[in-house]
Amino acid sequence: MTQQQQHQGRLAFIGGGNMAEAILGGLLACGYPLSQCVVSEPIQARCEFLQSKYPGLQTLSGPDANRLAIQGSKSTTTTQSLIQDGSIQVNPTAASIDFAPAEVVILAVKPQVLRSVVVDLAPVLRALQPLVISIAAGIETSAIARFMADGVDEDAIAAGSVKLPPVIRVMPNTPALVLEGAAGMYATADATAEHREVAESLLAAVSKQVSWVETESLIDTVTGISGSGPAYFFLMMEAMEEAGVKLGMDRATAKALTIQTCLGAAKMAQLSSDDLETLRIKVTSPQGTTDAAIKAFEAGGFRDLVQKGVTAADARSRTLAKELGGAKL
Ligand SMILES: O=C(O)[C@@H]1CCC=N1
Repeated sequence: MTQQQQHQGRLAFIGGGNMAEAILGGLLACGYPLSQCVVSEPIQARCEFLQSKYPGLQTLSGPDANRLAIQGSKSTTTTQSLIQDGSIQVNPTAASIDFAPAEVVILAVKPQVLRSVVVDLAPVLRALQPLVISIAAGIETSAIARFMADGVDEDAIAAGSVKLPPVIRVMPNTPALVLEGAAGMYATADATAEHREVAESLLAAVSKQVSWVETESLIDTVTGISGSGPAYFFLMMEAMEEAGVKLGMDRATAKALTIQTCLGAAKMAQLSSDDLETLRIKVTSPQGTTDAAIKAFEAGGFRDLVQKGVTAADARSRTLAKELGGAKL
């Protein structure tokens, strides 16, 4: 998506951890206006870090911070008194604490606290109807909807007299930190084409690959492939580095050769019209060195092991959904 098409509305990050920082940093690098972003983050030191990295960024901390980040705030006496009584701590170097309500809310808190955070925000989310984007692993959109419906009669929601905001669930990955992310996205039926475009433009700022899935359970599989995937490649690289060291190479050289090989292989796979198997076969001369290595990997059940790993992550994502999104609040 081009920069012209990029959504530039008010954006509230609920949680200012690594993934929020990656998305925020990518958006700012793409020209997203800093003044349109606010980050609510309970750890004051983390706020200070974000403020020093992105001078002028408005961060909010304290018991009322999440609500204010979404609802917006004016430099009114009420806001001043909230600041004075410690209900919010603001970035003192930001231009002002005047900001409009959020059009998009990015839920970037740990899955374990998502329920209490959303239940707490339910009235303001229902009143303002922002697009809600969740990047929490393993929490289903139906659970988020239930959290947002907290305190409301189910019949009122079924009858349409109380509306819940649209939710888009995203599974990004940590290479977003270096603008090389891969993200899977799922939109509920009440998300419009425009909502999808907005979410996609935000994620595309830090992800080279953004894939929509049509059934939500495939987000668990996205988690198994690209969400957790960077760790699989790090593990493979650790093992290759170690193998080099055991064969007498110094660690720094083994590491550098391993990393560039990983990067080069990924780039070839991306740029080539060959499929992955053909690319592998092209490196593998009959009875040659690669052949010897691949035979050793296959004999050790490499493919089966990878299948088991991806399946375990996929299954854990589904279990998390049951543990953290359960019916009872
Ligand atoms: O390990 C986790 O739970 C998260 C989800 C995907 C990557 N990290």
